[in-house]
Amino acid sequence: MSKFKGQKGQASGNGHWREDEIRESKWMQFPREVLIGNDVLKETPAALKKLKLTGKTFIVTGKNTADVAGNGVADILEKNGNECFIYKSEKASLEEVERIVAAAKEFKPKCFLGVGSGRSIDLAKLASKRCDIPFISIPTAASHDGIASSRASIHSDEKSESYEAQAPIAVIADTGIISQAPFRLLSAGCGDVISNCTAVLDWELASRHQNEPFSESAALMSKMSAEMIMGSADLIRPGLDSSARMVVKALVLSGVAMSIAGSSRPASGSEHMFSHALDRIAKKPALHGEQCAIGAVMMMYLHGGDWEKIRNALIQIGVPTSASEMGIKDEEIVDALLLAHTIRPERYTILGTGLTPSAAEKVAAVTKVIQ
Ligand SMILES: NC(=O)C1=CN([C@@H]2O[C@H](COP(=O)(O)OP(=O)(O)OC[C@H]3O[C@@H](n4cnc5c(N)ncnc54)[C@H](OP(=O)(O)O)[C@@H]3O)[C@@H](O)[C@H]2O)C=CC1
Ligand SMILES: O=C(CO)COP(=O)(O)O
Ligand SMILES: [Zn+2]
Repeated sequence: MSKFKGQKGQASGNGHWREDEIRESKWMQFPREVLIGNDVLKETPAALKKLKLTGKTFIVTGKNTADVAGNGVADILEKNGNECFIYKSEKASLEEVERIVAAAKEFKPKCFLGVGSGRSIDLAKLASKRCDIPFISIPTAASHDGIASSRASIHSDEKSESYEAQAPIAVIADTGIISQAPFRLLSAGCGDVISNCTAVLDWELASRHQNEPFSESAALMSKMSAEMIMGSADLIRPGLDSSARMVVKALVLSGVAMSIAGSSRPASGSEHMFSHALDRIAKKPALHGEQCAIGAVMMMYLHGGDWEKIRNALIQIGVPTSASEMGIKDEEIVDALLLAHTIRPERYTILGTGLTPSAAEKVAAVTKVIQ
């Protein structure tokens, strides 16, 4: 008998399960307002007014991003009659979420703003869900596809979890700020989206081998966001407003795919498990999107697909494609490949029950990730 009880076993034309049967929750959440453009940060008070959220605002930001935008947005809001509480986050953990929730309970905000990197946005997303109030995503870099998703990722040395949180009610992506962020962050965002290629292949595999529920529309959106970036790789350049805009749009699309699926499945497969393993193993991990991109090159090789196409697109954009370019030791790559299948054993991928040491060395060497 199928382990998916309420699934009636109807398959769509190409053999995948009908997508309306996959979610535990009936709710799909998407942003209501998405503002992308140069200087849109100053529209924040107007956005709050439109959303009837004027009043007290709780801002989760980071050490660097407070100066980039966190303090600035607080100034703009205060000049427009709002009262702000600024919380500088340090590490994404459930304990940090608790601390934010405790501070927010005292302050009693009308909404949360996540202003900064993936970490600050994920923390604001989870804390706002816990407080049951809306949250607005204000990325200072296009480095990850969590800017519009309803998921929040928390990783530790013991566990890597993707939590159901809530989608931002609005995304305010100021391309003036994002295009001036270190280019490495933008290129990492490209890597995170390009890695959807293998995430979707893993999901299809799990659907075929394990009858795992699959959403055609989420998979298509996820693949489309990867193709948008790979097809425009030559246009993604440092300091350009147009590049920032293009990458933000792809990240939003990828985040919406996760919200449709009700899980991070469309954007996180074996290549993300490799990245999470590397976070635990490497002395000095690289950026999330960079690690996922290199993971995608290797996982595409294991899938028997066109890994060189991914590698070439990454090179064209300027995303690292080797361990040494990421500042990671070759042995750490091989160890992460060997650990990857244990990261989320319930998520079936091309890694199956794991690689042998010689297979791990081979995939990393053939794909030129290690020397
Ligand atoms: N929820 C979801 O669906 C997803 C979540 N994620 C999560 O997001 C995280 C990765 O996000 P990512 O942003 O790559 O990495 P980090 O959150 O680690 O941020 C990277 C660094 O960039 C800095 N930074 C951000 N913007 C600027 C800027 N404009 N100028 C200078 N420095 C800047 C940050 O500063 P500061 O110290 O101020 O923060 C931080 O030090 C991971 O934890 C990952 O799991 C990734 C994809 C999807
Ligand atoms: O990083 C993500 C998608 O890009 C989220 O995936 P995880 O569920 O692996 O944290
Ligand atoms: Zn990711």
